Amino acid sequence: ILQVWGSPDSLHRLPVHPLWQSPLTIPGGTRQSPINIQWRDSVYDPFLKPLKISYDPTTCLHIWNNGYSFLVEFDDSADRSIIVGGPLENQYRLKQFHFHWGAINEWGSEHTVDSKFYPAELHLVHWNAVVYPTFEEAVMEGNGLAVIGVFLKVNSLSHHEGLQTLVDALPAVKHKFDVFDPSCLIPSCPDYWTYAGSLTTPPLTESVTWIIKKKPIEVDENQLEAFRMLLFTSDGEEEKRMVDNFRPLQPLMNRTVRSSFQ
Ligand SMILES: NS(=O)(=O)c1ccc(S(=O)(=O)c2ccccc2)s1
Ligand SMILES: [Zn+2]
Repeated sequence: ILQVWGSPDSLHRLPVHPLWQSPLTIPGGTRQSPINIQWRDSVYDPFLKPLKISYDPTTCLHIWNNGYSFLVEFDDSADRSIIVGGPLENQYRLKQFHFHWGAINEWGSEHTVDSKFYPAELHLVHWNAVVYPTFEEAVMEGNGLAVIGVFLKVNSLSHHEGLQTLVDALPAVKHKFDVFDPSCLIPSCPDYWTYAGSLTTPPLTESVTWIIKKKPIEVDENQLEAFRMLLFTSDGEEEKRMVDNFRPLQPLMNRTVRSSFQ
């Protein structure tokens, strides 16, 4: 059943968040993100390998609010939490994960599928430590980063246990974790789309191999509401709720989205 997301008028009320009002297109950019993934235009590539994910939960450091989103950072000083395979030539080290979400469930994801928004999207950010000595250098190179994108879907009957650990930490935000295994946030279904893109926040560098999981994870309304309680602003400033922290869709230009599934 084609789930229609968002009545037309609610989509017309799509926010243009001040964060993005400035012309944040990269002059001469040819591989910007996010994009709409038109399912029927994606090309099945039988040579794509399964993505192999091996995370060590003890590499988890802390959760914090960086003014764009909240992120959980990992110790990336060794090859302890890595991904390999999929469209990737090398193995990539997990650096951090974060989310993008909307003020209401009609929108919030950065990527769309057949022009449909999800209420939120998780990004797990990895860098190519095989080829580049530092993360900062990898950020500037075409094969420097690999980001796994996972859509979040609201289902009031499905409370996501793993996500709740993060939600419980949000009020404190500056929160130390003992262990957290982010693979619990990734759907077991192996199907994904992949394309060459960019960071979706400054510096917007065209250094990301995007791996977008086809299946969303399901979370309950209260868990998403907890995201919307966060603030863009710091103490003493006039409070601005942290919502709609997603970049507008970018032109596909001369790119093909490949799928790992038929
Ligand atoms: N939304 S996204 O996944 O595309 C993304 C934006 C920024 C990053 S970063 O943390 O790698 C980073 C990179 C350079 C400077 C600061 C942070 S990842
Ligand atoms: Zn992101």
